[in-house]
Amino acid sequence: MVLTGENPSPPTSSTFDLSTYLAERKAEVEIALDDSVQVTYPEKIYEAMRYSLLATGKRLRPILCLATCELLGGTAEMAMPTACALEMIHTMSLIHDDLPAMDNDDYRRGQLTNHKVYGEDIAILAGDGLLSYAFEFVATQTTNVPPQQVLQVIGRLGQAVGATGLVGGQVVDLESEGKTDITEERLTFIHTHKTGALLEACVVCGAILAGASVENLERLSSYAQKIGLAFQIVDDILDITATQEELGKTAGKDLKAQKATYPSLWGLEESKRRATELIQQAQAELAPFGEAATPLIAIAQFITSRSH
Ligand code: DMA
Ligand SMILES: C=C(C)CCOP(=O)(O)OP(=O)(O)O
Ligand SMILES: [Mg+2]
Ligand SMILES: [Mg+2]
Repeated sequence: MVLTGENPSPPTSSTFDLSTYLAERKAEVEIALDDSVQVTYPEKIYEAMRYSLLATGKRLRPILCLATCELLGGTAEMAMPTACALEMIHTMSLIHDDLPAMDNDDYRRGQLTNHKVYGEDIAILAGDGLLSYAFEFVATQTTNVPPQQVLQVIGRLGQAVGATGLVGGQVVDLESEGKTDITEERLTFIHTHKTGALLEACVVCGAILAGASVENLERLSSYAQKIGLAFQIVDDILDITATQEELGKTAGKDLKAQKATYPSLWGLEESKRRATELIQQAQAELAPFGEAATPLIAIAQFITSRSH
């Protein structure tokens, strides 16, 4: 039996509406993000950081962190600095991923990419600024959480974004471009690292902040690994099936750049089937939490049903 801790008004599947939940949470996160970075001298760098951080995003990563912390009896207030830090790290990864030296993209989040507006030099620095600030923000802004848990979160974030996680995945993604002999194992390495590691950290950090037991941490990690892999499979499917307007970024880029993707290995239908299967497995992991896991179960569903 896994104990979830106290939650003052646990959502129930009969009263829960995912789109209302996501819209409310997104609004809450965006207020905190807007407050987190103030423009001061040298203005250009803060403006460049805010340009990408505050552009329209789904805010899925911060929402996962808040929802997990609450599932285990923590509060949104305890998790908000980490939630914002996760969005700062994610935004850094997008700014750098879009650079000419990497995926060379002109559009992101429905607007021109950072380097198209501020130049490559400032875009690199805006990513660096967001990445460093993310760690500073967790360390200085987290309240009502024992310091040992904050320290664990900082370590976990570093692991997720560095060579052991996102950076490592991006390296293998770039190395695999144009290759026709990519194995499933290599493709899964790319996805679980470049995308899955940060998504897993969102859930794990939310859990750590709430003081999760080892058993709950393992269960939630497993949920997060599955949704992380499904997220990238769906991202690669949408690159083929969705429009630029829907995505807020150029569609069809993976094929052009000869990226290693699940659809390129298995085709669209099999990729969709695998993503759906992963989401079902992720949801099944949460069964011991009962009704309290309703938001995380619904968020998992959203990952396959999303249109952008
Ligand atoms: C895009 O993430 C990046 C990856 C790892 C595929 P996203 O769809 O969550 O972007 P956004 O934050 O703009 O919604
Ligand atoms: C994973 C990271 C770090 C950035 C985005 O990855 P992709 O290159 O696969 O996705 P899009 O640019 O299509 O969002
Ligand atoms: Mg990329
Ligand atoms: Mg890209």
